[in-house]
Amino acid sequence: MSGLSITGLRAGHGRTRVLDGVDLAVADGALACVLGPSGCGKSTLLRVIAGFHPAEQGQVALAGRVLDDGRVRLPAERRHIGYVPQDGALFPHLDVAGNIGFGLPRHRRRERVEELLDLVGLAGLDERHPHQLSGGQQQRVALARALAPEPELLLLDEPFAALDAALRTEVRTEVATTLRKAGTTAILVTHDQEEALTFADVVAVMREGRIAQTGTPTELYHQPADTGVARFLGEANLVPADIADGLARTAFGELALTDGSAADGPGVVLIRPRQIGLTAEPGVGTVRAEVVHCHFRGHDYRVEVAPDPGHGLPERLVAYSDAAPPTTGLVYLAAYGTAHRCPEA
Ligand SMILES: Nc1ncnc2c1ncn2[C@@H]1O[C@H](COP(=O)(O)OP(=O)(O)OP(=O)(O)O)[C@@H](O)[C@H]1O
Repeated sequence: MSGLSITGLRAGHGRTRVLDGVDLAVADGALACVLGPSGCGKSTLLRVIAGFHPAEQGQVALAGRVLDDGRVRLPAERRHIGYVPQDGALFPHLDVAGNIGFGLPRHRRRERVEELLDLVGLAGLDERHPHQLSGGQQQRVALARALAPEPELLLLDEPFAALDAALRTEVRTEVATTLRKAGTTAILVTHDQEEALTFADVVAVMREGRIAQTGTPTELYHQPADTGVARFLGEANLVPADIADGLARTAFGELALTDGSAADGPGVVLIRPRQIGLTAEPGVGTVRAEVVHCHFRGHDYRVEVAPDPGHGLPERLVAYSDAAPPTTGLVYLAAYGTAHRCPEA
């Protein structure tokens, strides 16, 4: 089997169990992301894959080769895995070419360094030292250095965390493009949901030492496995509903379900803020609400509302609206699109 395959992985620090049965498969050439709150064990997972930390149980295999099964461990230097740490960790005394070429055989060093400088868009900067580069350029050198020996798998441990917001988006996009061009299988870990959704082909949400759900960014956002994943992926309106015949009967009327075969009965459905519309006048299936907060965010307004009691709705709902809400502070809410049934986490 190609790609990375992790089954039933358990690992920890001393008596503390951090990874408690992690299952994860990353296809050859895919960009994957492990998303989870701080301290959930993301770095520990990467360190086990890289060979810096032992597995206690379970198995980690790459391209069909067992790397660690709790008994047999392949040393890190024989795994063909690249690692980009959070701070890039460049060698300060070496220039860019020296950093990228470090560890490459002498006869192909020069050619490979040039190739990589082109790939990461730093041609001409080979003689600069790390302190003469911006944070984004340093991260690109760290990426080039990790890619230089042509690893079978690249691990990225929150490599964009130290960059400011604008640079982070730019470098992240460039890195994703570079990895796709090189056809490298990669795993990025982050606690930033926007980063995960924009970077990866497949996202694994980690919670309490396990993977709660794996899927494409759109699957995770619109069809989360439970209310915990729903909230972690972005703002979520979780609305009570009666499920029957593939429809959710809510305070907003009937909405089609993402999964038409969902079991009948009472439940909770997810309605994302973009699925809630605000109008000044009542209509069919609208719910009256009071505007509690309204923030202009450039591309839209984030509007927090308190719906009238008596509908069984949560005290607060959130809508993202292209237009500002009416100045009266009273709005009528309508819900659009499909609702997703979400079991409690
Ligand atoms: N060397 C260590 N010794 C003991 N406990 C550790 C060690 N390293 C990490 N831990 C603990 O293991 C747990 C998981 O840490 P880990 O660094 O893997 O989490 P993380 O999800 O990567 O967090 P962050 O996003 O903050 O980097 C945490 O509770 C942490 O305190």
